[in-house]
Amino acid sequence: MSDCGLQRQRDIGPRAPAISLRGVAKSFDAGTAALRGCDLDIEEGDFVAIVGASGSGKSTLLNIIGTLDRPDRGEYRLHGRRVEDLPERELNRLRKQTFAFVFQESHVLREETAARNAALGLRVQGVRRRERPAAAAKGLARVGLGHRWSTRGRHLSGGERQRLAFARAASTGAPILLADEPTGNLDSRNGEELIAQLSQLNAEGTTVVVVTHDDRVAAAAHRRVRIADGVLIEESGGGPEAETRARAPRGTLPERANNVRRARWDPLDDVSDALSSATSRIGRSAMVVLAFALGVAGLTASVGLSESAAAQVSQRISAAALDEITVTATGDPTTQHEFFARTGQIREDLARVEGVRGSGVTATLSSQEYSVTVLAPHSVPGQSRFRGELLTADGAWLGLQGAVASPQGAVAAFDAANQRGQPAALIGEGAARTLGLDSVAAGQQLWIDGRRVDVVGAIRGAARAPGLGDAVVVNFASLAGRAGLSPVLLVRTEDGYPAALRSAIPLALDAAQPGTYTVSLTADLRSLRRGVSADLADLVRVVSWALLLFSGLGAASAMYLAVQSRSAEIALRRALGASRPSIARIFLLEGAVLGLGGGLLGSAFGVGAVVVYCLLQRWTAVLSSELVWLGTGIGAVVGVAAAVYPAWAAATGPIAERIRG
Ligand SMILES: Nc1ncnc2c1ncn2[C@@H]1O[C@H](COP(=O)(O)OP(=O)(O)OP(=O)(O)O)[C@@H](O)[C@H]1O
Repeated sequence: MSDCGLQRQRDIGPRAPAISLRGVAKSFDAGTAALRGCDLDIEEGDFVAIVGASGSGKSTLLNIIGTLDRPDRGEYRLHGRRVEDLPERELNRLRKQTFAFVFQESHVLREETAARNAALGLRVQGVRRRERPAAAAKGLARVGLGHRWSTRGRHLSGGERQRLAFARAASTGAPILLADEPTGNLDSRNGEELIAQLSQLNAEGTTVVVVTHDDRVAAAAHRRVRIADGVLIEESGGGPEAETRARAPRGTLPERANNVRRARWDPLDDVSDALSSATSRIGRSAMVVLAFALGVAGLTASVGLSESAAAQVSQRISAAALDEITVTATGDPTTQHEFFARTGQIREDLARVEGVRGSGVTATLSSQEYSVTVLAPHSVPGQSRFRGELLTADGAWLGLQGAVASPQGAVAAFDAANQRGQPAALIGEGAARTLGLDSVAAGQQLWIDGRRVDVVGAIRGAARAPGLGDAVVVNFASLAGRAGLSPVLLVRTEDGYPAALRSAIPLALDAAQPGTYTVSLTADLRSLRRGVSADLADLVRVVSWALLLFSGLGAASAMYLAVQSRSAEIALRRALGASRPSIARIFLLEGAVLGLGGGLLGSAFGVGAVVVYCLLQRWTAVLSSELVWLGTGIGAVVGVAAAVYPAWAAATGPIAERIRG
């Protein structure tokens, strides 16, 4: 295809054309040659209409002129400067100060007011905040929207939005206005108004280049160039008369670009953009905040709960360490059995040892091995079995644990039954509920491995063994003849005696063979507890961090989708001259705002969960104020981290393609 060219005679004056294209060609991925080597000169103050069939390359040409796209070949000079050589920063400056755009779609920000929409270009230009309202008001008044100052974009009609888009472009004072099908979506009245505005702006000195199918727009222009198959043909208005018209005294580029005082980057604008974006898409923002909140709540709650639990265990162990010793019989089942059989004697022996306040015996039974039912197993086959804690003990052991039983004297009855060789049980109130017994009445029975056991009372609580409320405790007689029990003797001492009694107790029990018994001090458990709770805390932390990571990933994908849906808005900001970092900043800040919100909410949820759980467990909640700050800070950091990829994607996407949508 031969080159096309609409080259003005260069001998008519010393000044370079405002826009000059030579051999500009552009193809797209699929091999579509949109432009095949175009030459075009446009003088300052010109009003040029580019017409042509659909798909002939008009928008591509306009995008190249406006630096929204780059040509593959050829040369583009703007006021004599080669655009191809300009760095990204200079291109941003051109879009900000030299060009103004009106697209077929208005790309009005739906949740922003007309005033903020009209001032968008001024914001990007860095015009001081206090100077913007007057300039935006002028722009709105010019298109007859002065009275819609505070109306949100989404409440304006299609025609009003396009007028607003025109006001946004006109407010910047850019010397070149590029319009792509500006009347494409308008009815004839609105279309005519817009054409009048274009003519007016041109009369004030703005160079206007408009791509159009609309004959009325083409007629209003001073020059009309046709593009067919990527080739330009001058149709009308390109003669000497147009030259004179174009050279009429008008505001020159440097004059107009400097007519507004410029300010540097205003961080408050970024914050207000981030806040406005977060609050205008309230549903999406709520989901993102919730995702962050769940992660942070999980983290805060698990740290708080593991610390509270550790403190609770520490308290118990410290109390026990002061006055508790446990003794077990080493060796074969016979020795164990004898130990059980001799408990009366053992307790008498121990009572004589100085510092011993009392002792009692217990053994934990596996509720897997023992069948505990409310009704006789043969009478109701298949009835559900008790799966909670089952243990055997004497009344002395229950007393040492501070067990409170009802009715009064229940523990004595429990022991007395044992003396008589009669099976008896005490049921914790929680266990009674599990067994389906509303209250433990006299004459109630349980069946343990087919043996009937009388229930003599209920355990309402035990200060030193809270688990007893959920356990079933049977006397030794209930297990007569059973082998394989491992009894544990609990010795309560005067405060501070356990260590001193460590070697005395085995001797007191069997002077000939003290090695038969193993003595453990609860203090020994401390180091064990530390190890266990450190392992547990590590595990809890790993799980919580994983939760936080997943919630961050969830939020990141929500933000990425938001970038996709805001593609046109981002392109519009870029077309107005916003730099890539400034676009990225909006998303990073939005991520920080949402993460901060999620962090605060999550910390509150987490702390609430710890408080409620500790109240239910009657623990002391351990909550450091750092936990709240940590949760909030982590929320903000994860918010920013989650926004990094969406921010990058927003900042680097192609402008022209995004404007097309
Ligand atoms: N990003 C792109 N990727 C692939 N092809 C593209 C792209 N942009 C434009 N084209 C193709 O380039 C050709 C010219 O497109 P362009 O939009 O410039 O035409 P147009 O004259 O403005 O059309 P219309 O009047 O319908 O808007 C078309 O065939 C179009 O499909």
